[in-house]
Amino acid sequence: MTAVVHSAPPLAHLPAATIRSQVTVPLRFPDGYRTSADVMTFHGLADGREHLLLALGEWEDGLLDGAKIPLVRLHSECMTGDVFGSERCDCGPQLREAVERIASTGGFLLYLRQEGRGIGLYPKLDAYALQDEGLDTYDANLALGHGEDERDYTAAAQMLHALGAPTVRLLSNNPDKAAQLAARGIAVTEKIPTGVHVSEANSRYLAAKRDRTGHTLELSPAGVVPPAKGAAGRVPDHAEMLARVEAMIPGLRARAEETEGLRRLPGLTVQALQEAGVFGMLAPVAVGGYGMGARAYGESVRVLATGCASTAWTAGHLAEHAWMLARWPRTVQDEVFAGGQVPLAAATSAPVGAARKVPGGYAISGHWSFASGIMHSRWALLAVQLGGVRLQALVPVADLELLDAWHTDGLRGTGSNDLRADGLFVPDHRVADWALLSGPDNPGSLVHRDPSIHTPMATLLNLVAPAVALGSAEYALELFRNQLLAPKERNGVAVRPADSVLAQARYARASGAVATAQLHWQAALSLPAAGGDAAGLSEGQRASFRLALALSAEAAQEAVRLAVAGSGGSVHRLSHPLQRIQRDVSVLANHPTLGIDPILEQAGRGLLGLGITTRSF
Ligand SMILES: Nc1nc2c(ncn2[C@@H]2O[C@H](COP(=O)(O)OP(=O)(O)OP(=O)(O)O)[C@@H](O)[C@H]2O)c(=O)[nH]1
Ligand SMILES: [Zn+2]
Repeated sequence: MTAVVHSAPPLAHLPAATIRSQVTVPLRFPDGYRTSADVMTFHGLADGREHLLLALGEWEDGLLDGAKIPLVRLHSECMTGDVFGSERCDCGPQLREAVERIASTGGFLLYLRQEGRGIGLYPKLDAYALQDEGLDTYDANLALGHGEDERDYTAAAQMLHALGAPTVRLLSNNPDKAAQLAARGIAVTEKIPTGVHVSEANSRYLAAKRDRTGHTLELSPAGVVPPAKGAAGRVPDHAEMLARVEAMIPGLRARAEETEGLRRLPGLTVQALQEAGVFGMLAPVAVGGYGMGARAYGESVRVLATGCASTAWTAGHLAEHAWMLARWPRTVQDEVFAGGQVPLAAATSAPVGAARKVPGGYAISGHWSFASGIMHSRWALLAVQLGGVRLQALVPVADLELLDAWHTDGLRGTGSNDLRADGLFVPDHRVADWALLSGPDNPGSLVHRDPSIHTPMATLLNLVAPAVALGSAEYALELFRNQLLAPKERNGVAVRPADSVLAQARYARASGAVATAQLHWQAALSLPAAGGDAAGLSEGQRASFRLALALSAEAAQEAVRLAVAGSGGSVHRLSHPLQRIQRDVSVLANHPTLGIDPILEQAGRGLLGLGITTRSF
């Protein structure tokens, strides 16, 4: 690579800049995300340009006295990407991501006026024209007589020094940014990669960044998002499916904190799920899925949760919704499964919107909450009421208003935001009777041969929360064990927490709770209700299924509580997975499919032969 060599000014000669002004600016992004920035300007910046520093989150709190290290991003101006949403690069999504991540931990976004990697806007557009003729992003610069990358970060270092922040955690994939800052007296204690925002239009650009300038970008080999079909392009069996999701665990763990910060799944996670065929696991084989049943599905979600609960929850629901789409009449299936892609759809039930019949379709209005997976979906399945009948309406997400409402303490990465519509027209063929779709003889069951097409919708829906709770508890126990066995130094002597009798007893109790959760889970999966054949099930059998799932989740939550209680104060750091698991599991416990009181009531009725009174139980 032909690097432009920037010789760093010797530190003593780095001219001092001073803060010129500071003003608060409330920010609102097109997707509804809001925060507030303290925007600073400077005197004495080396290149004389109008660079900005946006201080975000709780930056006055500990960041400047060295108690905490600020998260910092150097963002180079990109008018096409930042302002107009160009898909040729990843700048717009990176900027949006950076603001939210920095605001959530406290830190600084430096908006540097280095358009086009320092060559300027017109030359960048000329470089785009050359790229359309086959040159990559770096060669195009060279062909125009510029350096590959002409950016100099002296002004950035000056701004950080002026602020009194000589030590930073750097949000970037670009090794040159960290190197230049270090050469200018800014200590980079950690290099944190940004999410990978890949699209069809920017995949070549990202691949060039990875291959030519050593950016830390994990892309699939060709740099493009692969089709939704499984990596091997054939239907895996249960064991292979589990092996595929197990292989994802290290990556999910590494990205769990980032997932929370983003409040949706990172691009890399969506890509990995797609490659493993997770979204199509339940969808029938004829439409490009794997046609799997409750057991493979429940176990896969459980394994994913040993990596990241938000990912397991989102993937579990997206897989289930693709299967729900296969229950619709053929016209809709031809539309949503076109091109062999497994469609991503969010689905919401309560609170229910309203439908009104109009010529050729329905006008629907409502405000729906908890739309898990909506941030990755093209479609939404919405519950609407017409008179006394409950319907499901299939709507392109683009037609809905997306409200940024998912600000929660747990399962943050699921991005379960709200949706709103006001008199939206939905054609007749995209509206169907809920009871018909959710039952065993749904329209899709006339089209597909896969046995799971007959499984009642509620059976699979009821599996997700307990699967995630169990996988989370299993991960928590693993963390607890590692914590107890890791030697610690006390007064110059190495001791292991595990050698304390109390710790041993606590670990035994937590292991017992996980074992209880596992036993109830296995019992639920081997009950006839999990087989998917709703016809002929006794009420006692239905009751046992829901009861076993609820008791499994209850034991899982108890195991997590014990692991947290026994692991000491350090687990409450936001970077520690145990505190996240505890928050995630407590959100799960409040989900309608796990709400223990109504389950105990209905299960009791079923087991006593008094008759179950809740229809979807
Ligand atoms: N010359 C040129 N500049 C480009 C092209 N595509 C994007 N840019 C510019 O590249 C810069 C993007 O910089 P950053 O977002 O800081 O990205 P980076 O250097 O890859 O580093 P990180 O995002 O931190 O990993 C912006 O100034 C864009 O205008 C291109 O094809 N040619
Ligand atoms: Zn850009």
